Amino acid sequence: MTVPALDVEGLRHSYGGNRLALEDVGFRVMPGAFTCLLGPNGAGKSTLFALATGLLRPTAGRVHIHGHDIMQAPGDALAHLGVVFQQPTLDLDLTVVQNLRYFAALHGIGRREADRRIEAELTRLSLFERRAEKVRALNGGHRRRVEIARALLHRPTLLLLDEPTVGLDIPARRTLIRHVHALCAEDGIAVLWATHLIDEIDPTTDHVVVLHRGRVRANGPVAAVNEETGCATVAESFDRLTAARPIAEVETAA
Ligand SMILES: Nc1ncnc2c1ncn2[C@@H]1O[C@H](COP(=O)(O)OP(=O)(O)OP(=O)(O)O)[C@@H](O)[C@H]1O
Repeated sequence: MTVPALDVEGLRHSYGGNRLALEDVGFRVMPGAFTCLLGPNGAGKSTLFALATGLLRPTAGRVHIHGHDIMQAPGDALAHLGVVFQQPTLDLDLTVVQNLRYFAALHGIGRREADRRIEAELTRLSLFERRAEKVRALNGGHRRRVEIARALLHRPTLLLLDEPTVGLDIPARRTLIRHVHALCAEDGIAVLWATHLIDEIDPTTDHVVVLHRGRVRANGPVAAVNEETGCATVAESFDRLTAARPIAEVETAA
């Protein structure tokens, strides 16, 4: 049986107020799947990422990364996880290669092996010729690609990206999305891509998890979700699933 790259079960999180930030959230991301975590502001996407990376401890529920529980076996789980956070975290005054070597060293990857992997990842992301430039000299799209290359150096099976296209223009967004889809298709990497931008979804290949007010409202390939909602497009499904009215009311009205 194939082990899911990410397996989230019964996840619940409270920051201490009346409302739960996440309530009984469950879904899987299988190897090679590009899954969009879709949700409006405040849906719980960042909370889910913080729980999946072990930054927060859930009130209830479990997260397994490649079969390893993030709370019980964080070292094994994190070894399979690559993360690109919403806020850029590169050192602008180091070169591209210096940033990547630094990260590789943190993961205990030897210098020669690190340089081999850096060359491979930068080539794959069409950035090898920029390797000796300071990150400050790169535009936003290229910086994001460096962050993706960095997140792949320890060869994770799951890549989490939290709204990675924020601040990028349309061509840079398209290039980034194309590169990340290629990772899924070529290497079988599983991707969870958090966004609130519907046009980032490829309806022919992608899976979606629609999160709204801390709950999963839909989960599956785009066509299956559209069939479930009775909508023609993922944009309509999303509007329907995240409508201001309670979901039961929307269903009755349909
Ligand atoms: N540190 C915190 N303390 C208290 N409440 C929080 C905290 N962080 C988030 N929340 C609340 O938890 C809920 C989920 O927030 P979260 O940031 O996870 O959503 P999001 O989908 O990432 O939103 P955005 O797209 O705006 O980043 C919201 O109601 C938010 O106000």
